[in-house]
Amino acid sequence: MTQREQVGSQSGEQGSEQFEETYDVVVVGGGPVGENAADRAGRTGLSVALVEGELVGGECSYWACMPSKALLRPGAALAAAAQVPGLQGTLQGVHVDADAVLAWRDQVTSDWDDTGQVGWLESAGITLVRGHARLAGERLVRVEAPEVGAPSPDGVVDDAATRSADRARTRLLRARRAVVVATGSVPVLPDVPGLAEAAPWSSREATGADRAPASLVIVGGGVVATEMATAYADLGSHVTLLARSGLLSAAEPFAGELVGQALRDAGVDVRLGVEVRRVDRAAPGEPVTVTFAAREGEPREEQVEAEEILVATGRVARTSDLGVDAVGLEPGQPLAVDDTMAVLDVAAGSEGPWLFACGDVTGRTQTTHQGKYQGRVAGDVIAARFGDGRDGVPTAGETPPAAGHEARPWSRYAATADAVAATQVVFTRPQVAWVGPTERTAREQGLHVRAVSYELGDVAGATVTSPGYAGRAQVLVDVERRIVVGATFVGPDAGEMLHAATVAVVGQVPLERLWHAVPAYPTVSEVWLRFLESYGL
Ligand SMILES: Cc1cc2nc3c(=O)[nH]c(=O)nc-3n(C[C@H](O)[C@H](O)[C@H](O)COP(=O)(O)OP(=O)(O)OC[C@H]3O[C@@H](n4cnc5c(N)ncnc54)[C@H](O)[C@@H]3O)c2cc1C
Ligand SMILES: NC(=O)c1ccc[n+]([C@@H]2O[C@H](COP(=O)([O-])OP(=O)(O)OC[C@H]3O[C@@H](n4cnc5c(N)ncnc54)[C@H](O)[C@@H]3O)[C@@H](O)[C@H]2O)c1
Repeated sequence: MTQREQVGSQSGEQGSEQFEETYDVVVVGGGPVGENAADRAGRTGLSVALVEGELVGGECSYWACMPSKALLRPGAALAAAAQVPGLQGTLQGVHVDADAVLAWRDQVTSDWDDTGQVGWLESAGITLVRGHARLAGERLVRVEAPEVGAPSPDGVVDDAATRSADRARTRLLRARRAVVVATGSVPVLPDVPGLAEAAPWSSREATGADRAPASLVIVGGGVVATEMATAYADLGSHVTLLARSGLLSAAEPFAGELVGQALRDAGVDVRLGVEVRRVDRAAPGEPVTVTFAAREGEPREEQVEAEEILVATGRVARTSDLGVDAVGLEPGQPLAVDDTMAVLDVAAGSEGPWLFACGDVTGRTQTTHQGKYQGRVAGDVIAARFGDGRDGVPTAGETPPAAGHEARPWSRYAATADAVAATQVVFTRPQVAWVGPTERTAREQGLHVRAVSYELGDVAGATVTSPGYAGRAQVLVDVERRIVVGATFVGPDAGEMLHAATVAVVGQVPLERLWHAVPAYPTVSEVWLRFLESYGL
């Protein structure tokens, strides 16, 4: 494969409306997932173009994971320090300063400037195409790029030139081998009268705010709602949280209960099981009034007034303006995939599946790490199937499944962990971390499990961490196979305890062997010994 072919061939004229280029692989969406897929796909000599409509780095870098964790960290650090004996005196006067936290958040998001990420793409040999992409047929992607033109014939994008008006406005990208969709997800706005007109915050406004409102009402009881309730309470807002069920319903019930209690202790007005009926805001800048009932069907209504309202009621795959109908798929729906991340229900080309999807857009999981894992799988499948098998490239070791065949579970070409060992960490206080199914979902899947729980505060490591250390952990043991199939940790820095459990679940380590994984004394990880003892070992 020549260098020239790697950077793509082009046809078209300056001033024409359409400019056509060819790459081996076109990745749509430059979030963390698309970046990983592009990187892996390019490792065996394939030319890769990545199309991004906003900022390279995606939601995660600028309006999700990174800014939200920046907002949460100062309060967490202060709370941890405040619980350690001997420090109270020195902490007098130390408080979370909203302006300083927001400035730190700006730093973490690089002031919403993606220059650094673009530099990484360039270093990885990936061609960036800016604009909004839509599928236009088999292995064909049309990019609307009103401000941005095409790269020069040697593949170099000249920013000054690309902004000139005589450059092509539409670029047609032809993929010789594969297209990967990694367009992420968008928030859902429930159909509540007056809500849309009240200009509610989504997670974008919540993570990108330039000041903390005096009061904030949050609708939702999931991950965004609980994390942002924690962050804004830290920043000094009076927070009311309206959840239609319990909190964090994707986790074990005890996790939501512990987080709910902690939010209340932090001054958040937590209302569970409520039905939001109406939202009113007289004019921009005026307070918002939310009318709700204590439960569904309850005639008596209550009201809460706040400066801002955040809606955190879930996210859906971003496929409504992606041209998926051009390949026979339904707009607005997630792109269902097999374990090689090939999109189902799309006619295969002469070389087998050509359309792949990974990350939030698949509807499988909605976390960055799990999406990046899927991106690595998709990229490796493409690189191994279509690349030149360059020596030393990790994908060269194993052959991907033939087109139309299932991937062998746990092979590097199968995202097996999505179904059995997906992980999540919620950065509330206490943190909530889990791997695999909950007890309820495990039973629904037909697994014969026994749950073993332990109070983390009873472990010696917790005592020396801080006397107020509280939390609970639970493992799910498959009693037939005698392996751990799931685990949940709720407590300070619980996220850092998760990976040991993930290794045990993915490795399907028998309990008898786990017995020999001796946790160091006095760490909170000694809870693993307590689990095994409680199970009867
Ligand atoms: C507030 C919040 C906090 C979160 N915190 C965490 C966390 O701590 N840890 C964690 O693991 N997960 C977290 N998540 C989830 C995480 O953000 C997502 O799972 C992750 O961003 C998904 O990555 P992605 O690449 O699939 O999509 P995205 O990050 O959304 O990236 C998709 C990219 O595609 C681009 N795009 C979309 N359509 C087109 C198109 N037609 N043409 C061109 N470009 C297009 C978008 O502009 C975007 O840049 C959080 C989510 C939220 C909302
Ligand atoms: N730390 C992390 O990993 C992290 C942090 C934030 C977000 N995320 C991801 O972002 C995704 C979106 O987060 P989210 O909190 O918006 O979704 P979610 O699925 O976690 O929670 C949605 C909440 O909204 C409620 N809800 C849904 N429809 C409603 C309606 N019509 N009226 C009232 N309540 C309604 C649900 O009962 C639930 O409590 C999650 O899947 C999560 O994985 C991850």
